[in-house]
Amino acid sequence: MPTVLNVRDLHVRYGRSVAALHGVDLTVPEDGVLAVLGGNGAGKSTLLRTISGTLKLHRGVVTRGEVRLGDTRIDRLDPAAIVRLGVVGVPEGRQIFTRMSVEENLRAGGISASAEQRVKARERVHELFPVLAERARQRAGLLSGGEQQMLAIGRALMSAPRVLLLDEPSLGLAPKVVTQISAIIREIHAQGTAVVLVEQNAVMALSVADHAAVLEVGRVALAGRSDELSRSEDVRRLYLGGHARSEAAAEPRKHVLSRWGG
Ligand SMILES: Nc1ncnc2c1ncn2[C@@H]1O[C@H](COP(=O)(O)OP(=O)(O)OP(=O)(O)O)[C@@H](O)[C@H]1O
Repeated sequence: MPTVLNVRDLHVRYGRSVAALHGVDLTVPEDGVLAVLGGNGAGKSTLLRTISGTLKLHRGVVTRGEVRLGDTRIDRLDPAAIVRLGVVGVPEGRQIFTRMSVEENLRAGGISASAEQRVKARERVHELFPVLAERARQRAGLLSGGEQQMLAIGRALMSAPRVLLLDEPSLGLAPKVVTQISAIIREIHAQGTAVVLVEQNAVMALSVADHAAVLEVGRVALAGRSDELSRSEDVRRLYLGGHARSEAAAEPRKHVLSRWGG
């Protein structure tokens, strides 16, 4: 399977006392969706910060391991250089420019792209999110929560990324809107952009993603294909709020799940 992003043996600390990641291995398939699940404090945001180069802003450091985009090592690059290489994040809480118009927000996302890329990217964004074309001149702060999430994703797409990092896109949204966002993530992936989807909403994430990894206290506890993980007793009990079906529980774990790279 061709891969676009590789995280190898990643160790991250905040200051002396907090070891947030201890030896994380992950592979993001080219034009696939990888979901990263885990409870509070598992290290999901730390992983995204490391990939996007924003870890330093949070006083975090990589103490071991590496992140590669293709052959290029990116874990020592600054955030702007990583965006230029095609890895773009949509942070938790969206962080759109609420006083600027929808169109101005999109334009800000396309600053590092060429004029030709920007035209294509705007067309793509307007096709994916017709509401952003309809509301182009409206102040972004007046959009609903779901529309603001769409704007945040649209803004990230304006730089025509190879990899899109989404931090909890379903947070605080109504189920109907979550379904819409899920369909759009599938479509973005179908158009050839790899997606890393960090979520506490495991039901949504596993329905959207091809592969998934579960982080637990800074380590990858489980990883595999999403359909297999959805059937795993541990995942169902801990993250899907249910119990495994008896036949799934009876299967030997190694057939259902594989440790990443193991
Ligand atoms: N800036 C920081 N300084 C110190 N410790 C931090 C910092 N950010 C995160 N941590 C700690 O690192 C660990 C991993 O946190 P992280 O935010 O990556 O987890 P998370 O899975 O994203 O959780 P959540 O879903 O609650 O955001 C936690 O123990 C957290 O308290």
